[in-house]
Amino acid sequence: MTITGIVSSPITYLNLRSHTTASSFSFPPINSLKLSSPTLQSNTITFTTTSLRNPNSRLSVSAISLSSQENVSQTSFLDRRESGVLHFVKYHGLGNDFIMVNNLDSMEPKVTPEQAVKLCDRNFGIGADGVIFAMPGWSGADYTMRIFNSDGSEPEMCGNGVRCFAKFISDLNCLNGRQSFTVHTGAGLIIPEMQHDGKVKVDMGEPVLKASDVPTKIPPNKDQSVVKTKIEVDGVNWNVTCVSMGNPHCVTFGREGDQNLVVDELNLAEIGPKFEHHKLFPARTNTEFVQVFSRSHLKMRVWERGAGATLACGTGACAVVVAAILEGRSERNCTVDLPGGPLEIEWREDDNHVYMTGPAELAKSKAVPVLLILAHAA
Ligand SMILES: N[C@H](CCC[C@H](N)C(=O)O)C(=O)O
Repeated sequence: MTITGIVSSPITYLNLRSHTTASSFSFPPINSLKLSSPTLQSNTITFTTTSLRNPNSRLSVSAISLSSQENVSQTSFLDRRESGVLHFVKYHGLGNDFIMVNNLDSMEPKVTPEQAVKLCDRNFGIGADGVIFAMPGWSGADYTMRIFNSDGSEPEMCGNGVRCFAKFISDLNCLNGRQSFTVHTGAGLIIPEMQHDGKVKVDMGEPVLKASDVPTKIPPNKDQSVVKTKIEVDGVNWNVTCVSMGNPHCVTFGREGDQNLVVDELNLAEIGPKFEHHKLFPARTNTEFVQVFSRSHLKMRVWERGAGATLACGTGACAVVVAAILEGRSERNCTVDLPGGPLEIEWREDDNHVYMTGPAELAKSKAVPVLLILAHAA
């Protein structure tokens, strides 16, 4: 089957989408779609593939220029001469979505932070909350996970992301018959375990409560933690508890005097950045706004560092349950409702580890896995 597309040149990045007139739709798995290297003749690009036999299938090609060929640096991933393609797929955990890069052949990310910003752009790129790299294991771990936020910053850890990472590794048939494996991250060793119901349970390690390690400059209590402490944000006093899950979190159950915060009434776009960039958080912060339904059922919204308002935040949900327990508001096992859906969180007393259980799925937002061919122009 030959696929041709009229594209504007110079092109450096193509978005191949599959459409079909058939009602039921199945797209071959990414790695089974054997595409020839693209050829570019004037402004027509041609691929051939033998993988698509469905006569109703057709592939459309659209070009999104990340940068003109002239100014692409000689070392950039756009210039890789091996097969001329770099494959991405998108996964999400409760709508917190990530471009997953199979980086298992190198400890060097194949996408720079600047390129991650463009790829994450929901208007001109693929659209995602971040880019996650599956890399070879380091210091005895099975794998290494690195992540760039959609603003290009690199956080230490990502809870929804590590569940997507686990699903991605499983889909790459790299589990080798195991249900769990170890992942080296900026937050230390993280252990995801595939569940029989398709969900992923993750040992997220121990929460960090020491103010200087969160980090926060909020004056700590005698035990060096920040629990239900008043801070002023843009002229309003909020009571906050600060927790690190490898990345910093500022958790609030409301303003001074609030009985029970109604999180759906908050204007996150207005208040979120004021917490994120507050001088009391030297590494910026993720901020979780929490409503208590019961001692085992919480609801949260989140303004993420480097990504803004997202549909879910796994490390944030873990930090919320830790903060709720420290403030005497909940039990150790909680359901946390996020805009994208619920997560089950447990802060276990015997090992002091936090466990998170939730889904991880191949993004259906494109109806098919978005296969991004990074073709170098002729
Ligand atoms: N934006 C976060 C990283 C992603 C965390 C979130 N998506 C999660 O699921 O934990 C930060 O800069 O710390």
